[in-house]
Amino acid sequence: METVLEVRNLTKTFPKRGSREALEAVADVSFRIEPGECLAVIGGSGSGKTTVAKMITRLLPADSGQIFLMGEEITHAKGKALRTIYRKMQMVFQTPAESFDPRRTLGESAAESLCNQGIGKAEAASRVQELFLRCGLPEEYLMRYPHEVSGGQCQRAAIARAAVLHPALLILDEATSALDMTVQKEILELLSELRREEGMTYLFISHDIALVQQFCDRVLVMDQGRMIEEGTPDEVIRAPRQEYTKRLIESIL
Ligand SMILES: Nc1ncnc2c1ncn2[C@@H]1O[C@H](COP(=O)(O)OP(=O)(O)OP(=O)(O)O)[C@@H](O)[C@H]1O
Repeated sequence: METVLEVRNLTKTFPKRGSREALEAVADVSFRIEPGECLAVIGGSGSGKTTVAKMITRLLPADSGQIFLMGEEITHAKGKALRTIYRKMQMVFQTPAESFDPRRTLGESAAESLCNQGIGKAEAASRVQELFLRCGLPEEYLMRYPHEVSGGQCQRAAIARAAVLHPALLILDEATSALDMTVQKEILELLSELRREEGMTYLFISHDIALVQQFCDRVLVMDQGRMIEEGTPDEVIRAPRQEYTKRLIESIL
């Protein structure tokens, strides 16, 4: 089966305020994600995890390097090509309320992405309703506005909105970090179910190594924009090869 995502030598620098030097937020990062896999990216605050995700989803242009989704290069994709890409790749952020339009109901927002893909209104509505139900949101939630639901319910709606497109890849950037432990557990169960049933592939960005150990097959560790370690969560937790990883794990566990 085809590799879902391949990232080659990705680099991003930002200008540093009040300095002539540039900040190397992501430096020469390469990795692959195979079908059905859940790959975690962990690292301390500011290590470059979100910048990697933003380059993959084309929210930020890469300075150099290449990104391939299902074998197709998407590094410089724009406009119409991007719309096709978002059918195959979706992202869920830490604060879902901000990613929903406050003037539209959750159901309308979720159906919009389907309608943008050329699916008729009635079919879009019925697919959204089914996905909401599977994500633990009964029909009445379709009519609610983002401010009328809890953080956990909003995150379920964000996952439903992403999953309704049947993307090959779902990027989760600290998607459960803002939720309390019980809700976090429920959301992870939902994601595991979608993985089993839909064969979904995940890029899971987190600073929570215990969560990564439960949920992911492989983990990459980032420090100062570089990938410094890779392995199964057990390998990395039990025998970190880099001093930084060791400290990171000690500080989290
Ligand atoms: N738009 C930007 N302009 C300037 N610097 C930025 C910008 N976005 C990110 N950075 C810097 O790039 C570095 C990497 O940031 P990034 O958000 O990718 O880290 P992260 O690992 O996701 O951190 P966190 O876990 O705190 O979210 C940081 O030093 C950050 O301050």
